[in-house]
Amino acid sequence: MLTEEKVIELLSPIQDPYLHKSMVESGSIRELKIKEGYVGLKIGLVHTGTPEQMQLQQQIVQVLKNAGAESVGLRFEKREDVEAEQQPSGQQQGAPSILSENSKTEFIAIASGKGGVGKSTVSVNLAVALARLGKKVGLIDADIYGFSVPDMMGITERPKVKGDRIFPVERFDVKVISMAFFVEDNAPVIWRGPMLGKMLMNFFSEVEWGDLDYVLLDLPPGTGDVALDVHKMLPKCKEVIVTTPHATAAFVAARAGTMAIKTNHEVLGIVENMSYFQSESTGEKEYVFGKDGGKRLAEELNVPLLGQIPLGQPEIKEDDFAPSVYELTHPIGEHYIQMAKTIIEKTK
Ligand SMILES: Nc1ncnc2c1ncn2[C@@H]1O[C@H](COP(=O)(O)OP(=O)(O)OP(=O)(O)O)[C@@H](O)[C@H]1O
Repeated sequence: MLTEEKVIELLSPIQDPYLHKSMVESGSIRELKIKEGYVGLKIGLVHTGTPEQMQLQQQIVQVLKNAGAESVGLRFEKREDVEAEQQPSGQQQGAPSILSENSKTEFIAIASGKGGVGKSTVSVNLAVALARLGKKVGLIDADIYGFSVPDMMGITERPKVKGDRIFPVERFDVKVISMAFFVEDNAPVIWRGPMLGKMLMNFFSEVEWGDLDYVLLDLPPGTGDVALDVHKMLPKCKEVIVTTPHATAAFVAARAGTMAIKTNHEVLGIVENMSYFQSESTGEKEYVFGKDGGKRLAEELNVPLLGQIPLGQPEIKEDDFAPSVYELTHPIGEHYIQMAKTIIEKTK
């Protein structure tokens, strides 16, 4: 059983990446809690959301697990009381390439008014469909409150950190980076406003994306800080809005649309998800959540309706587990291919 003294002893050889002193000596450990097999730490760093933080995180978890901790929860906060001896790596590198002016990468934010309408499912499957059509695609899971992309795609590995660069995880030919990679053991993350934007900026500047045609961003639901940060950081970012056919969902989604329009972001269109249930035996459609809410929203915002996706689950494969990715041969997989084709056409 680990004690506080033992944890401190284990952590003291680990260096604070910015102060170049032992974490313990430099006062980086802000809180330490031990409960049965769980060790929880709050760590203050001069720069957060960086590859250095990721490396440190991996080091700490490894040391504590090797010493018998069953689970480790880490929370990082920005430290203002000391100055770094080294700038975070990304800031030394100049303009990040996918954000540079001559970059051909198209950014598409997937937004929704409400949670649970299938925004992450749509983000994942649109990214996979674009890749299936031969495009080079990146996917940023920026849904900080409910990051789910790695689980949905069956990603179990973590990005590799080489030197000061983070290499995204590739799955279905899509390069994925997620907030989930920056937390341990699915611990809830408490990000304060300015940290969110910084984290997102790091996803552009410190991740080695290579040359991409599209970057899709799975935004948190609603029109909060992250959506505004994205609009500020990526002035050319286009938007896809996901809603269900339910009148209330479409009404709330309209707010996300209005914000995009106000901030001069082109709305590529509306995806109406969970539109109907189609009986396999009779082919009859049942409009379980109402009818045509997405269609009406598209008319209201004067943008195209990109697709109406029925209810249905992907086939679950034990050997290639990706619980939310529809196969190419699945009828819903085909809907996504059609939508991806429309998007390619509209962003030519
Ligand atoms: N067309 C569909 N048919 C059946 N189930 C679906 C469909 N689309 C999404 N789902 C399911 O609905 C649930 C919510 O989907 P998802 O997590 O993508 O929504 P979300 O809008 O991203 O939610 P949140 O904002 O809370 O992250 C998931 O369990 C997902 O598998």
